[in-house]
Amino acid sequence: MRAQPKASHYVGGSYLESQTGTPFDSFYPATGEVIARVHTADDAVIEAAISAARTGQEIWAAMPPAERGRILRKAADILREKNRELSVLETLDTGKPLQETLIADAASGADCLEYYGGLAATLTGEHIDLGGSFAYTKREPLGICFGIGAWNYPIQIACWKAAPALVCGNAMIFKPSEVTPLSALKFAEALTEAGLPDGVYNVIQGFGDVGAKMVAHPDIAKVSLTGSVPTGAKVASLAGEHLKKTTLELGGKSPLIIFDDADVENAISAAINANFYSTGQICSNGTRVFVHKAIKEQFLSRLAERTSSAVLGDPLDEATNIGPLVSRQQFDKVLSYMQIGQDEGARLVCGGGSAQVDSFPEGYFVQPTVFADVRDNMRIAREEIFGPVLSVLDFGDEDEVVARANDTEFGLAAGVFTKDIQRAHRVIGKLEAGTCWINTYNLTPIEMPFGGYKKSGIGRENGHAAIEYYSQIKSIYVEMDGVEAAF
Ligand SMILES: NC(=O)C1=CN([C@@H]2O[C@H](COP(=O)(O)OP(=O)(O)OC[C@H]3O[C@@H](n4cnc5c(N)ncnc54)[C@H](O)[C@@H]3O)[C@@H](O)[C@H]2O)C=CC1
Repeated sequence: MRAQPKASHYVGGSYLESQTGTPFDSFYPATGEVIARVHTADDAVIEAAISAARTGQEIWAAMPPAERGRILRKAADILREKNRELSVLETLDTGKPLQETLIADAASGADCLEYYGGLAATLTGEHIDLGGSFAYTKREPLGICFGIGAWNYPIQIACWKAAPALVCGNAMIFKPSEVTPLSALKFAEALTEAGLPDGVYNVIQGFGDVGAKMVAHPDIAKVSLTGSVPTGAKVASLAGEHLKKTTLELGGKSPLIIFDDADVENAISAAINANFYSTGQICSNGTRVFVHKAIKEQFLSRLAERTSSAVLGDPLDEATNIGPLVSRQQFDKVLSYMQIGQDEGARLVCGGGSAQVDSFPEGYFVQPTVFADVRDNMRIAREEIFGPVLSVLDFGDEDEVVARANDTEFGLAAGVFTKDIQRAHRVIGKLEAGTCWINTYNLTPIEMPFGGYKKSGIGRENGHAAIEYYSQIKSIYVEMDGVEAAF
């Protein structure tokens, strides 16, 4: 098997195999070929990970923050040195084209480790003058954090959770998605190579039941999930029962609003990035593209022309723009939405079904698809598809489009295209979304907090904001005088 890891789990600084875990396979989505077989974590693996994390966390939290930062920055360097190898692995596990994984996956993980590595020595408390007596605060770790990953950006998600958790002095146990179990193990290896004490970062495999067991485990202080809204609700409810701190990065149905004064060519580029990158499997995608009536037909014909030049094909060929969907299940789901859109009466501008790619007859390829004349109440405009399906809705008035853009249970992201600077800020100010773009879309630099309003999430990843979700403040009052008592 092309990508078989040394063992299923990574615990206490080395690989570990479960004795009784259930085996499951990882597939290359372009061919359906099994590339690795791993086992779910059994109770012995879970307890070994908890015990290793407990020991590792004590050592790690006692290290000077600057030293912790150096280790994270070293891990960033290792990810960069191994970027090609990691990108090929990510392409095999996800089907995303190498063209993308070379720049957006381990590379984004390295940026994240470098960013938090740089912050390490700056995470201080404050001094509070009480007039003689005083108080000070310390920022302390939470303990053992449990990360749960989705399948669309496996190593990136692993790094986005680990870097802020670790810089605050926590240990982490990470469970990748069962669909993409491989790259988190390589990330764990890189951390060990960088000098991370054993047990500070552990990877265990499994499905939702392993996730739920960990969420309820008394030694887990915090849970951070990237996944769908239904899973988020389950994790939040279980975490709530056990009063665990929780960060949730969930799904979306985000609006991208294009006014008639926009630079149309740039707006089309943004709409492409907002819908077809990673074969549409991105949580922040701007899948409801509101285009002003005055430019709608011009926008659609040029969008269709540019979409027809997309190269679908071998994900390992760097000329390929669009790879297969991640799994048969996702393939069936996306095809069903392409049919639903047509049944609901949306106008199919291009695409609309599966795609045949030479040499990959078994691959989960679908055509990048554009629907026009989409109405707000259609399912393709309300439900997260997680595939390359772009819906164009037209509008004429600013207040109207803002109200329609906000008419969703989600609130992950939003974008506005206009040359009118006041309108841009006015509209963004009214949009109910946690991550917004003006005159671009889907750029997520580590410096910028990322997360959702409404049902799209709780908490933030990245930026200084993430520190708040992986640390706790201890306040200490220091008495400089005597103690008065009533009797
Ligand atoms: N907001 C964000 O940052 C992002 C959100 N996503 C969202 O992720 C979804 C796609 O990813 P999927 O892997 O299909 O999501 P999913 O919700 O099916 O699974 C996510 C993870 O949760 C685990 N899980 C499932 N049930 C669980 C339970 N009861 N307790 C604990 N863990 C459980 C799974 O094993 C997996 O590791 C989309 O909805 C997408 O929008 C994806 C990427 C980024």
